[in-house]
Amino acid sequence: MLTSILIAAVALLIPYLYSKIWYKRLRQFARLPQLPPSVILGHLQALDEFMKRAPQKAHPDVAMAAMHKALGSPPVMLLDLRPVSSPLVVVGSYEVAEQIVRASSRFPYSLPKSPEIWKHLEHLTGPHSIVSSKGESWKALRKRFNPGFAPQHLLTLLPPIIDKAFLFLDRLDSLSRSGKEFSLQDLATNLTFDIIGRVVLDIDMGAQSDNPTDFMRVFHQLIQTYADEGVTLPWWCTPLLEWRRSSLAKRARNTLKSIVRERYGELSHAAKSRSILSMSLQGVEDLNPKTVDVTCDQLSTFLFAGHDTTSTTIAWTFYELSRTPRALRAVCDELDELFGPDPSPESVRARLTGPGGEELVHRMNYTTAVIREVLRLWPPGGTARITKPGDGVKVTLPASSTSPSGELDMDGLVLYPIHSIIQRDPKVFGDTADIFVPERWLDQNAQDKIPPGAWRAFERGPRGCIGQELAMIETRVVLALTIRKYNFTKVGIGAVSPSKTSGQPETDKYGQYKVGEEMYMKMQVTAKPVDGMMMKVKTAT
Ligand code: HEM
Repeated sequence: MLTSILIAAVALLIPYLYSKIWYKRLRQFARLPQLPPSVILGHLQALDEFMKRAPQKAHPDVAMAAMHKALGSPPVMLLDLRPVSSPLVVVGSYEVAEQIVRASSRFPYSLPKSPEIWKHLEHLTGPHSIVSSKGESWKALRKRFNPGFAPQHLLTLLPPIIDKAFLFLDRLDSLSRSGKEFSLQDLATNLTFDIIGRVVLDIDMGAQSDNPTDFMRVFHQLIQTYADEGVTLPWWCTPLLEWRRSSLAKRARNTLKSIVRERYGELSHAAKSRSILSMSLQGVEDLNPKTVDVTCDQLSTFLFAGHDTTSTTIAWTFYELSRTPRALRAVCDELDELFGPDPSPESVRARLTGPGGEELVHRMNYTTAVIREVLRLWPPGGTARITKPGDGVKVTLPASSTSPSGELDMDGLVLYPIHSIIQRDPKVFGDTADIFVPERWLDQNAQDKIPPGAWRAFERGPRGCIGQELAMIETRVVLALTIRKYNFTKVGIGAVSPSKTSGQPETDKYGQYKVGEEMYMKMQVTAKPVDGMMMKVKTAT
């Protein structure tokens, strides 16, 4: 009897479940452009196939960009990756991205961030971090930290930035003497870590020395646990990794807590300091465990966000300049004009820290165009926003060849603008959308044709990057001190491939050296050069 009931129940349950899954896969978001989904796997299998076709270890954005292209590059594309992650909308149009991140009456600080990404990074940033917080708590944090990023204050950071860059130069000198191959990404990471340690905690991290601080060592190990992740999997798929992360995070947190407690007394007297630590503790009467925790969340967030993407930008900038002789010459000419013909770092330091030095940082127009172009082609970060069923969020689609214009309901979805699609859109950037052309940011006519929202490396709207100007200053200063003194040569992937007849590098029609295999990005928390940007360096003669 019981067996018959069970059989009947299963017989009823199977079609019921199938009809549920069928609805979710094929009907629920049928309004959104998408590749044909499978009833059982949604787009998981298709994503897997595109990832297999992408170069080894490529960032998932590379596969998603290929899927988006295969669908005819619509403004939005659904990826149903349930149960691995929430249904995701890839946003490939700057017009739609702008609607997602702007303030509205319903969402005065723009749509909330998707918790999936930040939950995954919670060991690094903590649960109350400025990057993941919402509403009024976010507003209060942003207001607290804004003064630390005011343009005048940032310029007072020039001397410590230069000091740390000199340690970077020491490393380059020794690598130039040895002729060894090295990871420029690693070198730049240590440099930007040293700088951010000064900005956040007002301490020397020793990241570029042979004897880094304990905190630096542990935090570095923690970041490394995200190193070769490829795709973001839920914690229950990788329990051992999760355990290692949580024990490293605890160790890093304990060191940070003791720094906070140690410095609390001193900082209450040093009211003028604008380090992130000092600003976090301003007005704090009672340093209770909750305040310490929230403070540590901000410190680790700034330590992470403040070094990671800037180091990537520095690495790609040296790479693009090493293969674009025209742009390298133009940067050097600009530096000669602004800093004088003596390319030695000591001379550049004297100019930067002398009268009018701060102003020079803002006159590096070509160099700034180079960095903007690097961030266009190789955006290291992005955003993902979430909507709940019933939020009533709609976006207006621009007309496109593959989908009609008009309003689309976006409720119950994660919205993910992919910068490497938007910023390489041929409709905006023309035939050279995939090519490094810094001049596009200098020619007023060309610039007038680029809508502001089509370049969004720091994201836009109220939740745009608080550290963008600091990142630009750091990269400009590092370039001013180094680029005339050294010649960088890429090795391995992305290396210049010399002509078979002359043995010399050959330039293509865009003035770039031809390379054997094009570089690409991998995922290592953010998007990084796939091979750590392996280089050789020689002191320029
Ligand atoms: C080239 C370097 C950088 C790039 C490309 C970059 C990019 C971004 C992007 C795309 C966001 C939005 C993230 C999201 O919506 O989830 C963001 C937010 C943020 N960035 Fe940056 N960033 C850079 C450098 C920095 C630096 C130097 C700092 C700190 C010193 C910093 C601190 C932050 C913080 C705290 C947020 C969260 C802002 C908020 O939600 O109010 N970033 N960044």
